[in-house]
Amino acid sequence: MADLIEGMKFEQKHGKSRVRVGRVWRKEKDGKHIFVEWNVNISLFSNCLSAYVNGDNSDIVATDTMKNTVYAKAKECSEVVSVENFAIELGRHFTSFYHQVTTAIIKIVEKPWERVCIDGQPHEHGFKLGSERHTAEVTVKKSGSVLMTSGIEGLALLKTTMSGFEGYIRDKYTLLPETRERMLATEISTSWRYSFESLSTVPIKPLYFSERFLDVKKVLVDTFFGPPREGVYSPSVQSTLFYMAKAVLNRFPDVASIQLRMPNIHFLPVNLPSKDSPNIVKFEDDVYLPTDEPHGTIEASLSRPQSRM
Ligand SMILES: O=c1[nH]c(=O)c2[nH]c(=O)[nH]c2[nH]1
Repeated sequence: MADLIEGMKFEQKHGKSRVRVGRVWRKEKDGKHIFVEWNVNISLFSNCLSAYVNGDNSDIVATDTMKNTVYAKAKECSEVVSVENFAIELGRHFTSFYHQVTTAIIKIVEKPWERVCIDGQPHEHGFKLGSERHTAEVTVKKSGSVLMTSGIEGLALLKTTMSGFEGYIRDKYTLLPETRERMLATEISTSWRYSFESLSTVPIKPLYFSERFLDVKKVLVDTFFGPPREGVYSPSVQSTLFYMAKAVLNRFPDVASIQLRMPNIHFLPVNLPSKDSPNIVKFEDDVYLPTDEPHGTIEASLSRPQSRM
């Protein structure tokens, strides 16, 4: 995608960021409304070199046009659509409608609006904001080849036991006591790449990717916690991360790779010494000081042998 200009390499792309759109689908049958809110980022690789070097804009897709296209395509979706399929639709449009555009990268973050329940009953048109966000990134080429990833941002998980950290390198700077009993808290960011490589092989079932998103999230959460009564022991964030990644690849054949970022958010034991014993507060796995920073950063990716990350 690089051009040679006066013996120098030149690469460019342009797009529109943070295009926010809300979409309601009103179901005639059961009166239920479905609502999504998306934040869309568009990036186009296109042959518009003349704009840069000659001031000639005749090959430019205006970023304002890109923004308007988001609203037009949202309007065109007469049925509920997954965030992944909406990204594909935009990518397909930009690469097929404009001869100048060779590749479109569409990133979308969905805001976690959830249907409320009133007196145990799902509300027809009432929503509240949840926590973790669903993300999608789709790259579409003019040839019809695709790269698809989905992800989760801000999935905060915590368990009050069944976690420890022992046996690590000790040197003169090491003060951390070894333990088999600690709190484990994290805020997971993850993205997984699907193995579909062309538009023609992407599943056509509506909401396929919305269901996959929920299934992957469930496998990640279940693996983090283990069974409800006994849980599962975590010897480190690293080990838990690896088992979570492995569980996803084992369970979903169409996931080619997964990346996980799991900060280790520390809850520090509280001990308040007293001049006269006993201490005002003696830590007995009960009172903690929650912290945001500093925190550990643990990240890794796991891929099937033949896959690109
Ligand atoms: O699970 C952990 N992994 C680490 O790498 C680490 N380092 C640390 O100080 N505490 C922890 N905990």
